[in-house]
Amino acid sequence: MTNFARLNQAMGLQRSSASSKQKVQPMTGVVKNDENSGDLSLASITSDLHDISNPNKPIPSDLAYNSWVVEHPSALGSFDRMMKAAKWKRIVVFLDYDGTLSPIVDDPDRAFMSDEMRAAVREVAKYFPTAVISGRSRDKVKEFVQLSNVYYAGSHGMDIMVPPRPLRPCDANNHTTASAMDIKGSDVLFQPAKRFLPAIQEIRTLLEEITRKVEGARVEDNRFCISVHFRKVREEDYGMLEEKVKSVVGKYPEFHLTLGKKVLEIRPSIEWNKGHALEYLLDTLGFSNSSDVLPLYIGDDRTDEDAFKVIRSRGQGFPIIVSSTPKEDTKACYSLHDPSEVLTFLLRLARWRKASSSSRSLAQIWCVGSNLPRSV
Ligand SMILES: O=P(O)(O)OC[C@H]1O[C@H](O[C@H]2O[C@H](CO)[C@@H](O)[C@H](O)[C@H]2O)[C@H](O)[C@@H](O)[C@@H]1O
Repeated sequence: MTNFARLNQAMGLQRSSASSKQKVQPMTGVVKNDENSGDLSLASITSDLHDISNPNKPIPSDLAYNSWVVEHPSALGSFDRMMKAAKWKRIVVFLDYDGTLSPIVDDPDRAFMSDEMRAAVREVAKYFPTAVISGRSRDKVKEFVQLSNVYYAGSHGMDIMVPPRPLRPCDANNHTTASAMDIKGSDVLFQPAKRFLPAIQEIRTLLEEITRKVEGARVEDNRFCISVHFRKVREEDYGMLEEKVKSVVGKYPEFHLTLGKKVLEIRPSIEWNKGHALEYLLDTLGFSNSSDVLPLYIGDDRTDEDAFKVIRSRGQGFPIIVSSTPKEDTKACYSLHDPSEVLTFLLRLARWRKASSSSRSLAQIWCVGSNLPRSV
């Protein structure tokens, strides 16, 4: 099929879906029915199509996906509307790593991000405070990203490194916060699950023992949580692996098991997730009380939903899910199909800021608080 035919086919589907007249409000992203909202423009419909310049890339043509996209519009197709709402506001960018900046691959050690993606993130971080919040260990994700002008939070936000900020009186009264903080050189480490480290190491050893004979299983130490990968485990062995993992976790009442993309994750049961990490970073970077801050979060996994929820409850910002299939229960308001669309979006975001900053100095754009990222 030619690109033109593919475009026509997809446009037909998009148009019929768009006629439901559901619309996303740019600021809150809340879906509402609005008879006067008008249909999506042709421009936004065509840019909702996924990389039509690449004939090898399948256009999602199933009806389920297309109607889902109407409720979670493409952040590319909605870009102009989003940025219109962001004018004079301060965008803070949060990025997940696996499945967002890098494609999902069989071998977790080879989930490299492309040089193009690295350049795009570097460019975005020049204009906006930018943090990567990953389930990986902080060291590992930093090793993959290799950028010095972004902040890193590993272990699903349980390991955050930021430049110091003055302690506020409430910090001194908060034992958990104070004991979780540690000064490393000129940076501050925030590790709310630090006391669990000895148990985490015990669990890791046990998991390595029980998975040794399960072909394809793989244990990854993410410092404050442990992953047991089963992407390469035979289907008939999965139940047995799950039982073995559950039997280990059962011995540690302060831990629980979660399920990610072909991965079982063992985490300490503390009230801390990627959503808390987002709030902590906003606070630390000096944006906590700022009503004109728009957190923009891009992620593909269940753990990213905690951050989407926080943005929703703040009533402002852009929660964007990366997915090539409909995710009915997501709290995200916008979508991107895959990491290649994330790349396009990031480039566009940086370009937009560059263009709009020509009349204003960068300092005016996002220098609130004193904690600016180091330059590249
Ligand atoms: O929060 P994230 O940055 O998305 O990290 C979540 C998990 O990502 C990694 O696993 C996933 O990606 C692997 C590489 O593509 C893939 O092989 C695996 O099946 C996926 O689950 C990482 O290895 C995990 O430790 C992270 O928790």
